[in-house]
Amino acid sequence: MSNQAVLECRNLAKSYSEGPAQVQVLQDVELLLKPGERVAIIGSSGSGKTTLLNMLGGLDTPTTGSVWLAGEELSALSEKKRGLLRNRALGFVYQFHHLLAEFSALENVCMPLLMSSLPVPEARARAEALLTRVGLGPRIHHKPSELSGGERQRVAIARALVNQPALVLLDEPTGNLDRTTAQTIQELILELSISLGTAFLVVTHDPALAQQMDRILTLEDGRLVPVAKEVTA
Ligand SMILES: Nc1ncnc2c1ncn2[C@@H]1O[C@H](COP(=O)(O)OP(=O)(O)OP(=O)(O)O)[C@@H](O)[C@H]1O
Repeated sequence: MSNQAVLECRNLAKSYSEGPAQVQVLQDVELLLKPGERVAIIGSSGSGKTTLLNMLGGLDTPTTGSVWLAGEELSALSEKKRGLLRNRALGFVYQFHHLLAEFSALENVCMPLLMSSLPVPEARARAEALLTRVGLGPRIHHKPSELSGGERQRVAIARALVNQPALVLLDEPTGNLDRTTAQTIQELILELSISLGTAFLVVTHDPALAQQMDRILTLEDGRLVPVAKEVTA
């Protein structure tokens, strides 16, 4: 793979068996993400966006083709090593925040650090700094049920960034938010990716969020195709 890439996939395909038939969801998918690059993946419902994101994040296995994350080919690693690499190099943000209900915002953000060798006081300090950075300084001890939808998504973003990953994968991060909250989350994503130098790969139905990214790709007939960005006056 290219030594410049945080993520690369070549010749990726995924099919599912449905009785005797094979359903080809993805084919010949090629992608290269450079450090700090922001890319949106759009496409109609059922076109395979989540399937692709899951394979790029090592959560699912392609039928054929290879994925390299931070220089390591995922299929060449044991399950344990793949898990460690995911924890070190990747952050995930989903449409629904997936925070643990019984833990505070601070504890939720600290969670990925439990697998790292960082001493607990440093882990807490780092999580607290990140929560302050996403605008939640006064709410770090609140549980998810005591936070608004937008605040929960801020916690999820802080959790995705706490290990200082090279890449964050986001699946419909604004899909469950009202227009105004979606816009503030969109601005936060952009601001963090610029200031931290983290690459972001975001699957979205939101044209405004897609337009904020450096590149837009769409899934058509299982293949990734570049989309021209709108030129703003
Ligand atoms: N485990 C599975 N077994 C069989 N088919 C599957 C499986 N997972 C996904 N599919 C099929 O693959 C296709 C792509 O699904 P996927 O969820 O990736 O689409 P998507 O583009 O993310 O859709 P949406 O925008 O609605 O979330 C769909 O037709 C879906 O039914």
